[in-house]
Order: sequence, then structure tokens, then C-alpha cells
Amino acid sequence: MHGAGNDFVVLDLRDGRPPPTAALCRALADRHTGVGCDQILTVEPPRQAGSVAAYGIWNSDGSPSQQCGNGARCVAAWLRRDGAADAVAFRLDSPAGTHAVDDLCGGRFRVALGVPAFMPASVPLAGFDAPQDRYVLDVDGAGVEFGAVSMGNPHAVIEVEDVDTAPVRTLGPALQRRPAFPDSANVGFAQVLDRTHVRLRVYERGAGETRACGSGASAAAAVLMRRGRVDRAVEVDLPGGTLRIDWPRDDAELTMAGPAAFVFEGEWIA
Ligand SMILES: N[C@H](CCC[C@H](N)C(=O)O)C(=O)O
Repeated sequence: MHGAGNDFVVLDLRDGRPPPTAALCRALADRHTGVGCDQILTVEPPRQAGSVAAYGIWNSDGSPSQQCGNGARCVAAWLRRDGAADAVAFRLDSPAGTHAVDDLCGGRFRVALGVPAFMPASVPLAGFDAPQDRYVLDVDGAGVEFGAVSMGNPHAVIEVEDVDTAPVRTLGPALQRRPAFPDSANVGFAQVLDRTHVRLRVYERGAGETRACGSGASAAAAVLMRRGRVDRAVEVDLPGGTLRIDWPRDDAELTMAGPAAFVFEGEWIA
């Protein structure tokens, strides 16, 4: 499956099979000797009463994550197709919490991803006690200014003049490797076009640059909204597609809406 070009192998483990090992995730994700994907998603029995199912997330390098916005929409589409979610509104559990999902029809879904967490300890971001709209870290001798927020997974957001020329594949890994990010980070490069449109590229933790990052679009929108740079409803244009982010108030849940598509089904020959 893919959500705006962020692609996934989806494993249905609702029969109680164990989650994949890191080695199996890396094997599945290999784009030459495996299936090829940015992340592996597992569909699992619900963790909370009232939820239809739960999902797990593993990056292509085998590392686990607590959240995947594009993946949440794909799991929602999976559950609607197999009838487990028999209503257009239902709830899904992730390692980050429980999420209200709306099937918007036409292959589009909206997911409530919780309240963005800006406390440094929540990101986590070490070396800072109170939340700041802008942090500065020294990266290879140069000061890099960024915002930081957790969507259940850690994000750094750098504002740039032009995403096409942003140093995504050099500064992304350099920043996520800083000791200030003890759990690494997904690094977004955001270009504000106007108050309702943002362009974004994301160098993801555990996967490198992806064609879209749902939690990254949410994180970038939340940082820019808190700075007053954009309105509380924005379209985020990523290389693989456009996501709609709404975050009406700082104490409200943020919602992310976008596509989810099935690509191929097969059997893994171990
Ligand atoms: N690389 C992320 C997980 C996948 C997130 C992304 N694909 C999304 O749509 O949110 C992390 O390690 O936190």
C-alpha cells in the first residue's frame, strides 16, 4: 500500500502471529531482494475497548516507531475493505494512542493524531527545559534553527526558502544524529507558500527521505501554526502528494487527511 507515495508492506497479524523481527523488516523492505517499502505496518487485535484494531510500525532499517500518519490511513483502508470497520467512523490504536478515523470515501481518510507535544522531554529533545518556537543547534560548525514536536514520534522542522534546493539528504541525517535527539528524529524541511499552503520534504528516522510523511506533515503544520506562520488549516504538498492538516486550537487534537491506496498482494517466501 501507499499513502501519498510513502509505501508500506502490510502484515495482517490479527490471527495472533508474532510481530516481525528487525531482520525480517529489513528483508521485506529491501527494494531489490525483498518487496520494497519505507515502513512495515502490522494490523493487530485492538488494544482498547471500542477500537476496531491496532497497528504497529517498523522502519525499513528495522527500527520501531510509535506513529505513522500515512500508515494509519492505509490500515484504515485495509479494515474498511475487509469489513472489520463496518462504519465510516471508527477508532484505531497505535503505540502512540487511540485515534478517531473517518472514511472520507474516494480512497481518502482523516485520522486524529492526538495533541502535538512541544515539551522538550516529550519530543524527546535533550538540553532544553522549556518549549521554544525556535531552537538552535550547532551542526558541523553551523547553527541550525528548527522547531521540535512529538506526534507520538519525534520531529524536527526546519523552515527553508525552497524545498527543492534544501540540503535534505545531508542536513537531515546530520541533525538527527545530534546527541540532543536521543531517539533520533524525523527532520522536515518546510517552505511556507502562503497562510494555507506549505511545501515539505522529510528525511525520516529509519528510512531516509520518503515521498511523504504523515506525522511529518502534521509536525511541520503544528510548528508553523504555533509560530503564527500559517492558519490552523493548511494543505501540505509533499513530493508524493498533498495532505490536509487541521489543528483548531493548541489543546485540540490535530487531524490529518489524505489518500490511501492498495498496490499489490502476495505471499512472502521466507
Ligand atoms: N520514520 C518514522 C515512522 C514513519 C512515519 C511516516 N512514514 C508517517 O507517515 O508518519 C519514525 O521513525 O518515527
